[in-house]
Amino acid sequence: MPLPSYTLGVMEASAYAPEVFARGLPSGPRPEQSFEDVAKPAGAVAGDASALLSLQGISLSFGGVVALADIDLSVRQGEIRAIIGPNGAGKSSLINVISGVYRPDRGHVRLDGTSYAQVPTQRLAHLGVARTFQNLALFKGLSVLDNVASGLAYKVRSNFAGQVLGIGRSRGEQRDSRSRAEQILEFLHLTAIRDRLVGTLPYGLQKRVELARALVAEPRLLLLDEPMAGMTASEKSEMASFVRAARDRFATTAVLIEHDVGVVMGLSDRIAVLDYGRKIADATPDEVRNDQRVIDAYLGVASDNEDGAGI
Ligand SMILES: Nc1ncnc2c1ncn2[C@@H]1O[C@H](COP(=O)(O)OP(=O)(O)OP(=O)(O)O)[C@@H](O)[C@H]1O
Repeated sequence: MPLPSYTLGVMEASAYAPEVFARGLPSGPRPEQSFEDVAKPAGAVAGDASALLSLQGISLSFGGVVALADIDLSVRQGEIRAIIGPNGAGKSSLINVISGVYRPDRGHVRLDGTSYAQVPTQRLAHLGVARTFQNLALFKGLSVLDNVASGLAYKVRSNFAGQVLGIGRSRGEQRDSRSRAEQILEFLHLTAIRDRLVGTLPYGLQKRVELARALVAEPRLLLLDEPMAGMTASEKSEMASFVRAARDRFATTAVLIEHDVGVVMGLSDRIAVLDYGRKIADATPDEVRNDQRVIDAYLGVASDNEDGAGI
Protein backbone atom coordinates (compact mmCIF):
# COMPACT_ATOMS: atom_id res chain seq x y z
CA MET A 1 0.00 0.00 0.00
CA PRO A 2 1.54 3.33 -0.92
CA LEU A 3 1.84 5.44 2.17
CA PRO A 4 1.27 9.17 2.10
CA SER A 5 4.12 11.54 2.75
CA TYR A 6 4.11 13.66 5.86
CA THR A 7 4.88 17.09 7.07
CA LEU A 8 5.65 16.48 10.64
CA GLY A 9 8.22 18.93 11.93
CA VAL A 10 5.57 21.57 12.27
CA MET A 11 2.80 20.42 14.53
CA GLU A 12 -0.29 21.09 12.58
CA ALA A 13 -2.39 23.48 14.54
CA SER A 14 -5.45 21.47 15.35
CA ALA A 15 -8.76 22.90 14.33
CA TYR A 16 -9.72 22.33 17.94
CA ALA A 17 -8.52 24.11 21.03
CA PRO A 18 -6.86 21.71 23.50
CA GLU A 19 -9.55 22.23 26.08
CA VAL A 20 -12.09 21.00 23.59
CA PHE A 21 -10.46 17.58 23.90
CA ALA A 22 -10.80 17.21 27.65
CA ARG A 23 -13.32 15.15 29.52
CA GLY A 24 -13.06 14.08 33.10
CA LEU A 25 -12.33 10.37 33.52
CA PRO A 26 -14.70 8.71 35.93
CA SER A 27 -12.58 7.23 38.63
CA GLY A 28 -12.73 3.56 39.47
CA PRO A 29 -10.44 0.73 40.42
CA ARG A 30 -8.56 -1.09 37.70
CA PRO A 31 -9.41 -4.75 37.54
CA GLU A 32 -6.86 -7.31 38.47
CA GLN A 33 -4.72 -8.05 35.47
CA SER A 34 -4.24 -11.75 35.08
CA PHE A 35 -1.11 -12.91 33.34
CA GLU A 36 -2.32 -16.44 33.27
CA ASP A 37 -4.71 -15.73 30.48
CA VAL A 38 -4.83 -18.46 27.94
CA ALA A 39 -4.88 -17.94 24.21
CA LYS A 40 -8.06 -19.25 22.75
CA PRO A 41 -7.82 -19.32 19.00
CA ALA A 42 -11.30 -18.49 17.86
CA GLY A 43 -11.19 -20.02 14.42
CA ALA A 44 -11.86 -18.26 11.18
CA VAL A 45 -13.68 -14.97 11.42
CA ALA A 46 -14.65 -12.36 8.91
CA GLY A 47 -12.50 -9.26 8.47
CA ASP A 48 -9.78 -7.74 6.35
CA ALA A 49 -7.60 -10.75 5.56
CA SER A 50 -4.67 -8.55 4.50
CA ALA A 51 -4.58 -6.66 7.80
CA LEU A 52 -1.79 -7.29 10.31
CA LEU A 53 -4.22 -6.50 13.11
CA SER A 54 -7.95 -6.62 12.97
CA LEU A 55 -10.62 -6.40 15.63
CA GLN A 56 -14.09 -7.71 15.06
CA GLY A 57 -17.05 -6.76 17.20
CA ILE A 58 -15.07 -6.03 20.36
CA SER A 59 -17.28 -5.23 23.35
CA LEU A 60 -16.15 -4.79 26.94
CA SER A 61 -18.02 -3.61 30.04
CA PHE A 62 -16.99 -2.99 33.62
CA GLY A 63 -20.11 -3.66 35.64
CA GLY A 64 -22.63 -1.31 34.13
CA VAL A 65 -20.03 0.83 32.36
CA VAL A 66 -19.66 0.12 28.68
CA ALA A 67 -16.00 0.73 27.85
CA LEU A 68 -16.10 -0.65 24.29
CA ALA A 69 -19.15 -1.32 22.14
CA ASP A 70 -18.89 -3.45 19.01
CA ILE A 71 -15.56 -2.09 17.79
CA ASP A 72 -14.18 -3.14 14.41
CA LEU A 73 -10.70 -2.02 13.45
CA SER A 74 -8.36 -3.03 10.70
CA VAL A 75 -4.70 -2.01 10.62
CA ARG A 76 -2.51 -2.81 7.65
CA GLN A 77 1.15 -3.76 7.70
CA GLY A 78 3.32 -0.64 7.86
CA GLU A 79 0.50 1.66 8.87
CA ILE A 80 0.68 4.21 11.67
CA ARG A 81 -2.74 4.24 13.26
CA ALA A 82 -3.81 6.53 16.06
CA ILE A 83 -6.73 5.95 18.39
CA ILE A 84 -8.06 9.17 19.84
CA GLY A 85 -11.11 10.26 21.78
CA PRO A 86 -12.05 12.29 24.83
CA ASN A 87 -11.13 11.03 28.29
CA GLY A 88 -13.02 7.88 29.16
CA ALA A 89 -13.76 7.10 25.50
CA GLY A 90 -12.24 3.61 25.72
CA LYS A 91 -8.74 4.07 24.25
CA SER A 92 -6.82 2.35 27.06
CA SER A 93 -9.38 -0.42 27.20
CA LEU A 94 -8.86 -1.04 23.50
CA ILE A 95 -5.06 -1.19 23.79
CA ASN A 96 -5.47 -3.55 26.74
CA VAL A 97 -7.70 -5.79 24.64
CA ILE A 98 -5.20 -5.76 21.76
CA SER A 99 -2.36 -6.64 24.13
CA GLY A 100 -4.36 -9.32 25.91
CA VAL A 101 -4.54 -7.61 29.30
CA TYR A 102 -8.34 -7.66 28.99
CA ARG A 103 -10.49 -10.36 27.53
CA PRO A 104 -13.37 -8.74 25.67
CA ASP A 105 -16.92 -9.81 26.51
CA ARG A 106 -17.51 -10.31 22.82
CA GLY A 107 -15.50 -10.20 19.63
CA HIS A 108 -12.09 -11.33 18.43
CA VAL A 109 -8.64 -9.94 17.88
CA ARG A 110 -6.85 -11.24 14.83
CA LEU A 111 -3.09 -10.88 14.77
CA ASP A 112 -1.27 -11.79 11.63
CA GLY A 113 -3.93 -14.24 10.55
CA THR A 114 -4.60 -15.92 13.91
CA SER A 115 -7.77 -15.05 15.74
CA TYR A 116 -7.99 -14.85 19.54
CA ALA A 117 -10.83 -14.48 21.99
CA GLN A 118 -8.05 -13.19 24.23
CA VAL A 119 -4.57 -12.40 23.01
CA PRO A 120 -1.99 -14.35 25.05
CA THR A 121 -0.29 -11.53 26.94
CA GLN A 122 2.64 -13.64 28.05
CA ARG A 123 3.42 -14.55 24.45
CA LEU A 124 3.13 -11.06 22.99
CA ALA A 125 6.82 -10.76 22.17
CA HIS A 126 6.80 -14.12 20.43
CA LEU A 127 3.84 -12.94 18.39
CA GLY A 128 5.87 -9.95 17.23
CA VAL A 129 4.08 -7.40 19.39
CA ALA A 130 5.80 -4.89 21.67
CA ARG A 131 4.26 -2.13 23.73
CA THR A 132 5.18 0.90 25.72
CA PHE A 133 3.26 2.07 28.75
CA GLN A 134 1.52 5.27 29.75
CA ASN A 135 3.61 5.29 32.93
CA LEU A 136 7.15 4.29 32.13
CA ALA A 137 8.00 0.68 32.90
CA LEU A 138 11.80 0.80 32.86
CA PHE A 139 14.46 -0.52 35.24
CA LYS A 140 15.53 2.80 36.74
CA GLY A 141 18.64 1.38 38.39
CA LEU A 142 19.99 -0.18 35.20
CA SER A 143 21.85 1.47 32.35
CA VAL A 144 20.18 2.55 29.15
CA LEU A 145 21.94 -0.28 27.31
CA ASP A 146 20.81 -2.93 29.79
CA ASN A 147 17.25 -1.66 29.68
CA VAL A 148 17.18 -1.85 25.92
CA ALA A 149 18.83 -5.29 25.88
CA SER A 150 16.11 -6.49 28.29
CA GLY A 151 13.69 -6.14 25.38
CA LEU A 152 15.31 -9.30 23.99
CA ALA A 153 15.13 -11.28 27.23
CA TYR A 154 12.22 -13.31 25.89
CA LYS A 155 14.57 -14.85 23.31
CA VAL A 156 17.22 -15.96 25.77
CA ARG A 157 17.17 -19.72 26.03
CA SER A 158 20.03 -20.31 28.45
CA ASN A 159 19.27 -21.21 32.03
CA PHE A 160 19.45 -18.85 34.98
CA ALA A 161 22.81 -20.14 36.27
CA GLY A 162 24.29 -19.70 32.83
CA GLN A 163 23.10 -16.11 32.67
CA VAL A 164 24.47 -15.23 36.09
CA LEU A 165 27.83 -16.85 35.40
CA GLY A 166 27.98 -15.66 31.82
CA ILE A 167 29.01 -19.06 30.50
CA GLY A 168 28.29 -21.19 27.48
CA ARG A 169 25.39 -20.27 25.27
CA SER A 170 24.35 -17.46 27.58
CA ARG A 171 27.54 -15.49 26.95
CA GLY A 172 26.89 -15.57 23.22
CA GLU A 173 23.26 -14.63 23.72
CA GLN A 174 24.21 -11.68 25.88
CA ARG A 175 26.73 -10.48 23.32
CA ASP A 176 24.09 -10.74 20.65
CA SER A 177 21.48 -8.86 22.70
CA ARG A 178 23.90 -6.08 23.51
CA SER A 179 25.02 -5.65 19.97
CA ARG A 180 21.42 -5.42 18.77
CA ALA A 181 20.64 -3.02 21.59
CA GLU A 182 23.57 -0.88 20.50
CA GLN A 183 22.22 -0.73 16.96
CA ILE A 184 18.85 0.48 18.20
CA LEU A 185 20.50 3.03 20.49
CA GLU A 186 22.32 4.42 17.51
CA PHE A 187 19.12 4.47 15.47
CA LEU A 188 17.35 6.47 18.19
CA HIS A 189 20.34 8.73 18.86
CA LEU A 190 20.87 7.37 22.36
CA THR A 191 24.42 6.05 22.01
CA ALA A 192 25.95 8.95 23.94
CA ILE A 193 23.95 8.02 27.03
CA ARG A 194 24.17 4.24 26.74
CA ASP A 195 25.88 3.85 30.14
CA ARG A 196 23.72 6.31 32.09
CA LEU A 197 21.33 4.92 34.68
CA VAL A 198 17.84 5.35 33.32
CA GLY A 199 16.54 6.87 36.55
CA THR A 200 18.89 9.83 36.13
CA LEU A 201 17.58 10.79 32.69
CA PRO A 202 15.02 13.48 31.94
CA TYR A 203 11.52 12.17 31.32
CA GLY A 204 11.55 12.73 27.55
CA LEU A 205 14.71 10.64 27.16
CA GLN A 206 13.29 7.89 29.34
CA LYS A 207 10.32 7.71 26.99
CA ARG A 208 12.75 7.32 24.11
CA VAL A 209 14.60 4.55 25.94
CA GLU A 210 11.28 2.78 26.38
CA LEU A 211 10.70 3.07 22.65
CA ALA A 212 14.17 1.60 22.08
CA ARG A 213 13.40 -1.33 24.34
CA ALA A 214 10.20 -2.00 22.44
CA LEU A 215 11.94 -1.71 19.07
CA VAL A 216 14.97 -3.85 19.81
CA ALA A 217 13.04 -7.03 19.09
CA GLU A 218 11.96 -5.54 15.74
CA PRO A 219 8.28 -6.13 16.46
CA ARG A 220 5.82 -6.27 13.62
CA LEU A 221 3.30 -4.43 15.74
CA LEU A 222 4.20 -1.66 18.15
CA LEU A 223 1.58 -0.50 20.64
CA LEU A 224 2.30 2.94 22.06
CA ASP A 225 0.28 4.10 25.03
CA GLU A 226 0.55 7.89 25.14
CA PRO A 227 4.15 7.98 23.87
CA MET A 228 4.32 11.77 24.03
CA ALA A 229 2.61 12.32 27.37
CA GLY A 230 4.45 14.83 29.54
CA MET A 231 6.86 15.85 26.80
CA THR A 232 7.79 19.28 25.56
CA ALA A 233 6.74 20.27 22.04
CA SER A 234 10.20 19.57 20.61
CA GLU A 235 10.42 16.20 22.39
CA LYS A 236 7.03 15.28 20.94
CA SER A 237 8.18 16.24 17.49
CA GLU A 238 11.33 14.11 17.90
CA MET A 239 9.37 11.16 19.20
CA ALA A 240 6.96 11.37 16.28
CA SER A 241 9.91 11.40 13.87
CA PHE A 242 11.36 8.29 15.54
CA VAL A 243 8.07 6.41 15.28
CA ARG A 244 7.89 7.27 11.61
CA ALA A 245 11.55 6.34 11.10
CA ALA A 246 10.93 2.96 12.76
CA ARG A 247 8.08 2.32 10.38
CA ASP A 248 10.25 3.27 7.42
CA ARG A 249 13.29 1.27 8.54
CA PHE A 250 11.72 -1.86 10.03
CA ALA A 251 8.26 -1.78 8.40
CA THR A 252 6.89 -1.62 11.95
CA THR A 253 3.15 -1.17 12.18
CA ALA A 254 2.27 1.23 14.99
CA VAL A 255 -0.96 1.68 16.90
CA LEU A 256 -0.87 4.60 19.30
CA ILE A 257 -3.07 6.32 21.79
CA GLU A 258 -2.23 9.96 22.11
CA HIS A 259 -3.97 12.96 23.59
CA ASP A 260 -2.08 15.54 21.58
CA VAL A 261 -4.29 15.66 18.52
CA GLY A 262 -1.93 18.03 16.71
CA VAL A 263 0.86 15.42 16.85
CA VAL A 264 -1.49 12.64 15.86
CA MET A 265 -2.74 14.53 12.81
CA GLY A 266 0.79 14.96 11.52
CA LEU A 267 1.98 11.43 12.27
CA SER A 268 -0.82 9.00 11.48
CA ASP A 269 -1.93 7.42 8.23
CA ARG A 270 -5.38 6.87 9.67
CA ILE A 271 -7.12 7.78 12.89
CA ALA A 272 -9.87 5.91 14.70
CA VAL A 273 -11.97 8.07 16.98
CA LEU A 274 -13.76 6.62 20.00
CA ASP A 275 -16.50 8.28 21.97
CA TYR A 276 -18.29 6.59 24.88
CA GLY A 277 -16.85 3.25 23.76
CA ARG A 278 -18.10 3.53 20.19
CA LYS A 279 -16.01 4.10 17.11
CA ILE A 280 -17.42 7.25 15.56
CA ALA A 281 -14.82 7.76 12.83
CA ASP A 282 -12.03 5.83 11.15
CA ALA A 283 -10.40 7.81 8.39
CA THR A 284 -7.45 9.91 7.26
CA PRO A 285 -6.40 12.85 9.44
CA ASP A 286 -7.99 15.35 7.06
CA GLU A 287 -11.26 13.48 6.99
CA VAL A 288 -11.28 13.15 10.76
CA ARG A 289 -10.54 16.82 11.22
CA ASN A 290 -13.62 17.70 9.21
CA ASP A 291 -15.91 14.96 10.51
CA GLN A 292 -18.92 16.55 12.14
CA ARG A 293 -19.41 13.65 14.58
CA VAL A 294 -15.86 14.06 15.80
CA ILE A 295 -16.21 17.80 16.17
CA ASP A 296 -19.49 17.32 18.04
CA ALA A 297 -17.94 14.72 20.36
CA TYR A 298 -15.19 17.11 21.36
CA LEU A 299 -17.37 20.21 21.41
CA GLY A 300 -19.89 18.40 23.57
CA VAL A 301 -17.05 17.88 25.97
CA ALA A 302 -16.18 21.56 25.96
CA SER A 303 -19.67 22.62 26.90
CA ASP A 304 -19.82 19.90 29.60
CA ASN A 305 -16.51 21.04 30.94
CA GLU A 306 -16.40 24.80 30.89
CA ASP A 307 -13.20 25.09 32.86
CA GLY A 308 -11.51 22.96 30.17
CA ALA A 309 -8.90 20.93 31.99
CA GLY A 310 -5.84 20.21 29.82
CA ILE A 311 -5.55 17.24 27.52
N1 LIG B 1 -11.04 -1.00 35.60
C1 LIG B 1 -12.13 -0.31 35.37
N2 LIG B 1 -13.18 -0.40 36.19
C2 LIG B 1 -14.31 0.28 35.96
N3 LIG B 1 -14.47 1.09 34.89
C3 LIG B 1 -13.44 1.21 34.05
C4 LIG B 1 -12.22 0.52 34.24
N4 LIG B 1 -11.38 0.84 33.23
C5 LIG B 1 -12.04 1.68 32.45
N5 LIG B 1 -13.26 1.91 32.94
C6 LIG B 1 -14.28 2.77 32.37
O1 LIG B 1 -14.37 2.43 31.00
C7 LIG B 1 -14.50 3.61 30.23
C8 LIG B 1 -13.34 3.71 29.27
O2 LIG B 1 -12.15 3.93 30.01
P1 LIG B 1 -10.72 3.99 29.32
O3 LIG B 1 -9.71 4.16 30.41
O4 LIG B 1 -10.56 2.85 28.40
O5 LIG B 1 -10.85 5.36 28.49
P2 LIG B 1 -9.69 6.25 27.85
O6 LIG B 1 -10.24 6.76 26.57
O7 LIG B 1 -8.42 5.51 27.81
O8 LIG B 1 -9.57 7.44 28.90
P3 LIG B 1 -8.29 8.36 29.22
O9 LIG B 1 -8.03 9.16 27.99
O10 LIG B 1 -8.73 9.23 30.35
O11 LIG B 1 -7.15 7.46 29.59
C9 LIG B 1 -14.57 4.78 31.22
O12 LIG B 1 -15.93 5.07 31.49
C10 LIG B 1 -13.88 4.21 32.44
O13 LIG B 1 -14.35 4.80 33.63
